[in-house]
Amino acid sequence: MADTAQSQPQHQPQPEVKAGTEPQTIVTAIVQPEGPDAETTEPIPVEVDLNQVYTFDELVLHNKDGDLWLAIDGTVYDLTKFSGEHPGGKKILLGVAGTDASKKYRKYHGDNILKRYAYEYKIGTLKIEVKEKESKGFFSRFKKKK
Ligand code: HEM
Repeated sequence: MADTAQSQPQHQPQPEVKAGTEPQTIVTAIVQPEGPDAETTEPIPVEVDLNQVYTFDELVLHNKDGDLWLAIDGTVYDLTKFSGEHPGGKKILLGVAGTDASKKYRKYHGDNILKRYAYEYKIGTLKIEVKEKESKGFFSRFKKKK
């Protein structure tokens, strides 16, 4: 008799995810290479641990040659290795090490630079810390000034 066991989809063992936990690594972007190889090269999936959130206090600690982080538009980059290869020089990066360098970054680059070069240096996101203003109460604005 012919073998009736058709090729059933095989169930591969799945990585175990415990209830209440999320996989830590998330694909956040697909980078399409540019330049002469653009048409022949496959897009590169970029995996970044978005669950890794750094506070500003943590960022500030990485402010020197050999330990150089900075944030651009809410993303934290570890540029320790890249600083020596940065076309704009290491010195200028050291000047903004450990800070939110978004404004200065935009002064010198377009968006495409981040897509092309920076994905491999992403290490997480910057925690947005909103400093609450001292609350004066809603009705205080209607009070007559004496
Ligand atoms: C993830 C962070 C950064 C990456 C990946 C990056 C990458 C680059 C690249 C690829 C260039 C060459 C640009 C070109 O050929 O058109 C460049 C130039 C430059 N970058 Fe950056 N950069 C970063 C951050 C910064 C920051 C924070 C500053 C300033 C505080 C800065 C200042 C400059 C300057 C002054 C130049 C030279 C611009 C020129 O020659 O006209 N960069 N950078």
